Amino acid sequence: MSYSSAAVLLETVNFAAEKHRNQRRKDPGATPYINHPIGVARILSHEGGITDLEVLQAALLHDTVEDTDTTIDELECMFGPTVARIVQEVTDDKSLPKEERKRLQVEHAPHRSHQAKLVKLADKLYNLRDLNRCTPTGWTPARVQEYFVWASRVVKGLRGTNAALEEKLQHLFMERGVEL
Ligand SMILES: Nc1nc2c(ncn2[C@@H]2O[C@H](COP(=O)(O)OP(=O)(O)O)[C@@H](OP(=O)(O)OP(=O)(O)O)[C@H]2O)c(=O)[nH]1
Ligand SMILES: [Mn+2]
Repeated sequence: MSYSSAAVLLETVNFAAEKHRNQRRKDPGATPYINHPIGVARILSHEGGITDLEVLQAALLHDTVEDTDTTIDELECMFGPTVARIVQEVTDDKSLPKEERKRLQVEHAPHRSHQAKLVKLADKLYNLRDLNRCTPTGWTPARVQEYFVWASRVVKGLRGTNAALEEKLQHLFMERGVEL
């Protein structure tokens, strides 16, 4: 028996919501963390025109392994090898120092699969818009600007993946005076 796409997406968003249930964003309003993965999936569907179900599922799950007790094996078992592989590709190794993790994102971006690049583009677009909306608690204006500069280096390695998303990112970088 197979499930409808709607049923699969609901199963996926429910799994992500349970995993992120105790997490909040870093904004002063402490927004529930799940707003972020839902927003990333919505950017892909609504703004990127993406209909690939496994990409939308990976977007919903993209921070579960990095930020919760979820394992890649668990995702493979629940959602299959393709979704698990995309999430694996966009997961930073949290055992590494932060600077190294940030450097590796820039280095690895061009070598990611098309599906993983889509999730990365939407993740960056969401986070940059979030930074324009409000500043995370404790972040200085300089740290916000540094995030834009670093994100532009990652996005540079993701080019040629989705014109609509890349145009919107380009506009955000331009507003900050950051060259892509
Ligand atoms: N803009 C913003 N980001 C927030 C907020 N709350 C949590 N975050 C998360 O913080 C991460 C960016 O903050 P950093 O200090 O650079 O990274 P770190 O959490 O890994 O140390 C993003 O992780 P990520 O999604 O894994 O992406 P990435 O930046 O690692 O690529 C983002 O989702 C918020 O209120 N605003
Ligand atoms: Mn994210």
